[in-house]
Amino acid sequence: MSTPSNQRNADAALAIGVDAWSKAVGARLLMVGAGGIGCELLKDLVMAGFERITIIDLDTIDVSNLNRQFLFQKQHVKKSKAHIAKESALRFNPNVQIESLHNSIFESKFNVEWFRSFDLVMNALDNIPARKHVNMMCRAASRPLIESGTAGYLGQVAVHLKNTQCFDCEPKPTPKTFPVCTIRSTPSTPIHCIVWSKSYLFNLLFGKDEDDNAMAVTADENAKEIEDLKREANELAAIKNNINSANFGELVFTKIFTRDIERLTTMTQMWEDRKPPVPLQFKALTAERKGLSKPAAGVDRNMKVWSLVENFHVFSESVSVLAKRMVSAQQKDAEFSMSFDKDDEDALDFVTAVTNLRAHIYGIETQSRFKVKEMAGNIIPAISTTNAIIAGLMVLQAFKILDQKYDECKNTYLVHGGQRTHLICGENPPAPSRECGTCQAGYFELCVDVTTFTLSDFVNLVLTGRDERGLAVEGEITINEAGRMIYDPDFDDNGALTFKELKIENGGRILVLVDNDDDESKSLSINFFVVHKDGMLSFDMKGDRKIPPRASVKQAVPVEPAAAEKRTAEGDANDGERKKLRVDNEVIVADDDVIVL
Ligand SMILES: Nc1ncnc2c1ncn2[C@@H]1O[C@H](COP(=O)(O)OP(=O)(O)OP(=O)(O)O)[C@@H](O)[C@H]1O
Ligand SMILES: [Zn+2]
Repeated sequence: MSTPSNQRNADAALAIGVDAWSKAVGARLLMVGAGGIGCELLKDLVMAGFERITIIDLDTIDVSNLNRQFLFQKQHVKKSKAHIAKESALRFNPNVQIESLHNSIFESKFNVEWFRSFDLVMNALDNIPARKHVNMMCRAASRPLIESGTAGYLGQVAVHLKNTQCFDCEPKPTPKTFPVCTIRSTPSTPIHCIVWSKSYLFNLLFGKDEDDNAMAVTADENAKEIEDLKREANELAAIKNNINSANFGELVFTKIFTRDIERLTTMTQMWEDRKPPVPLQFKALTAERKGLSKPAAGVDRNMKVWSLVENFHVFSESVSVLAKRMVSAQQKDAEFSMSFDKDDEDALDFVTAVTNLRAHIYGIETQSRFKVKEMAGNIIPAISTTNAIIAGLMVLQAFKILDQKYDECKNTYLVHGGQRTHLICGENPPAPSRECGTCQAGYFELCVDVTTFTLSDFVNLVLTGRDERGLAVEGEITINEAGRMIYDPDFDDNGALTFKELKIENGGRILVLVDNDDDESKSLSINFFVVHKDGMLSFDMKGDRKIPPRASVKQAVPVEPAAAEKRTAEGDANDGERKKLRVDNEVIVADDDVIVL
């Protein structure tokens, strides 16, 4: 039994209830991400008296983090977030054992066994792939997860328990895309010009060759438009061959801002109801540019909306800097390519200038570099108060989970705006989706000697259940590992290869999809986490997520109806609001244009 070590812990114990508090604080916690929410969360955890915390973050501190990540200060810039967060949090409460890991949570050493060494996992992440990964590992290790996200004034905390929805149960909003013809020929808002410069032009000039069309093509797109787009892309690819030459910028400019626009204006029917674009002239702008210096660095350079000639100037400079960077990097690595990064100053200069030159051509309002960064980076201003509230709500849920008061756990939403009935509303976590490929799947550990165990051995194990507990699935199986398909009924070329030869190592995850046309209930997905045990060939089922022989996973993971059906009056009342509010912390809002790229 823990006892409060200082007044703050004692206050927390009183607020939570001394019994519940002392049961919870000795638990081993894993906190993933030490950014905006993570810093608040760690501070709250140590102040509440939690004694054993592991934090992991792959990043270093950036000056832009300092306005809201209060565990970090100026002197910490460029240092590890995880290590500094630990150092700062220990000053609040030196009695806590904090382990800090400067790593990505994707690393294979953070395997199922490692996840299982924690009692509770708390996500404070900013991207969906990492959230999905932690969710899956928590399912495999049978550990509860508290998920969080904020976007401006909105925020949410979700509790993912054994019998409640997991992160993957609810489909995520699909990114909004724009029709190709709007982006390519008839932009009408600044965001159309930004998408064109960052997702199309930047990729074509500096990205990977196969990335040449990052814009989604919708089914109703006119085939001729697509043909034209391809032709124009090929012409740009040819210009790219001149990346080494002094007039590279001029070649690009003349093609995209003069010739292509001139060609477009000849399509008269396109401009019957719209103002036609007006091409720009390289020579005229070059003459005007003489004697002009680059817009001064600092706030003004970011906030000021540049004139046409200033945009031309920044375009010319940034295109030549990016071209030089490409050429020198490709001398070392022929495959080198860039992708747009809002924090790359040259890339942002380029995208701002191209956006504005294009906007000018189409009579669209031009934007400051700051605004372009916000829109191109899908940035929603982060609000420290929102992060603080969400972190606090996470800690309250942590106490309930660790006190095993599962029925009292709530998914909580921070609501904003005039129509809200409450600032915070909660609901019981919904039941899992029966269709979910993550929580409805089976999870096994496969202890093998990867140097001798072959893919055929594995197929036999899955199909015939060599172990007495037997797996013996019925149906056709497809085997995937790390995004590649390594076996299906028509492809067994890898059969004789050992796991090592297939580069499947300790911590690797193999996904087996069983397809049974005759009996849908026998179609299932099973995850195998490889645990290398020298000289050992055994098949080990761990955790409580077992698939009984010849049964489907759905039967094996019964859902407690109580969790699904119970709703508080408050939860019901706010259900509509909840759906609108689901945020994933990497989506965006920019004026009227809601964009997710
Ligand atoms: N795979 C991962 N493994 C470990 N930490 C991760 C991983 N992916 C993201 N993170 C961390 O999650 C944290 C999320 O914090 P936050 O949303 O405040 O983002 P940020 O990068 O600090 O700020 P911003 O994106 O606004 O500049 C970041 O510190 C980030 O490094
Ligand atoms: Zn699920």
